[in-house]
Amino acid sequence: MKDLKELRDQIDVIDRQIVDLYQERMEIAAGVAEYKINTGKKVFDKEREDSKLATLTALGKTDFNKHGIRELFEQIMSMSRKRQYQLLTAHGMYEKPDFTEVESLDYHNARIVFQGTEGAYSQLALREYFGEQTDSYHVETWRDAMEAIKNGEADYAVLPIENSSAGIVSENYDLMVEYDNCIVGEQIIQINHALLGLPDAELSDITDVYSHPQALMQCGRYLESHREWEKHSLKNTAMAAKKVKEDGKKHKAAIASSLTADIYGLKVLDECIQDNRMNATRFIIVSGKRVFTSKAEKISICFEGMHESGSLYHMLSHFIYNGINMNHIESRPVQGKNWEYRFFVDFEGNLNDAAVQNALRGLAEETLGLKILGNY
Ligand SMILES: C=C(O[C@@H]1C=C(C(=O)O)C=C[C@H]1O)C(=O)O
Repeated sequence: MKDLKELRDQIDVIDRQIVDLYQERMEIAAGVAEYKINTGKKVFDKEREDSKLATLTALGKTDFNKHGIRELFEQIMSMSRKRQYQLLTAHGMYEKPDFTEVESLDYHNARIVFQGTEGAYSQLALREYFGEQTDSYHVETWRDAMEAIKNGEADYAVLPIENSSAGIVSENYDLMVEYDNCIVGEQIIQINHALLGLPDAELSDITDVYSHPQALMQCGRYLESHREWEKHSLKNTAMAAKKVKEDGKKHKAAIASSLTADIYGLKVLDECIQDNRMNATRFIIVSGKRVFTSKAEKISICFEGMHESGSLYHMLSHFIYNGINMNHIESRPVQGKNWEYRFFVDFEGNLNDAAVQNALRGLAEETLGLKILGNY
């Protein structure tokens, strides 16, 4: 058996050689970047990388080594690209995203749209964000709200994006991809659901419950203890309250906020019936204008991954390498492409930060359809 110290000394010598060669290679990559600055050629050349990986892995003496060589060179070439992005950005070759920097957002005299009807949780979020005295109105669907800000009928829309118990509101993620609207703010509000019935109804009268599917989901355990009740999905919790009032039937109840009980003259039959006491929903404030301020500190983006193994790992490396703190990642199926996904990432930063620009430039080259959804 060889002595450990002796073996480690040998490894140390080889590692120094690897480091020297790595640095030599990176200097050459800087030369390649210069060539690309002058010619406008793209940094990422997949064909060249694939052919290099094929040649180099073929040199591996065992399957284990072939695998390791592939992983090692994927990393080395990824670093070489990142160095080139840095040099291109430093050379002023950064195509600014189609966002306008504004001093501040104009909330005075703003017209704000929300989905649902009077008393909807979206309206509570709206009041929390913009204050009580606002010019606001409601529309029937989230798509209608997106259309309203796109057409300029409204300046801002308030849309739920994520609930702490039920997860994301996937329809609004998809609408953010479809429309070129822009997130300019967010508001989290506590969601306490109540069971509401007619003023003369008792809990024992109830046979039918109406609410939004998300609210029904968030009260899953409570509803499980009343399995005999028929559950009905409606577009909005406040619409459910309105329906119970209008139908005037003692056996019908709605799951909605207790604020809607006041608005529609209903009785609170049970309070705080959601599974999670801390139940909260995050709403996004969306504008038809693609704007951000220098104070904005969070960025939401989405992109499609290249459909191959390890691609997500490489996409996320742009955040890690640039020292960017990621807060959230989601995936949604890409319409018309089974088993392919679009990733949604929220991270800290401002579009003016060099680190952010570097990461975005890398992602733009190495993913499909990178879209900045907002910086707020
Ligand atoms: C260095 C280059 O840029 C990128 C990095 C590569 C590498 O490090 O080997 C290969 C291809 C490109 O994606 C190049 O184009 O040759």
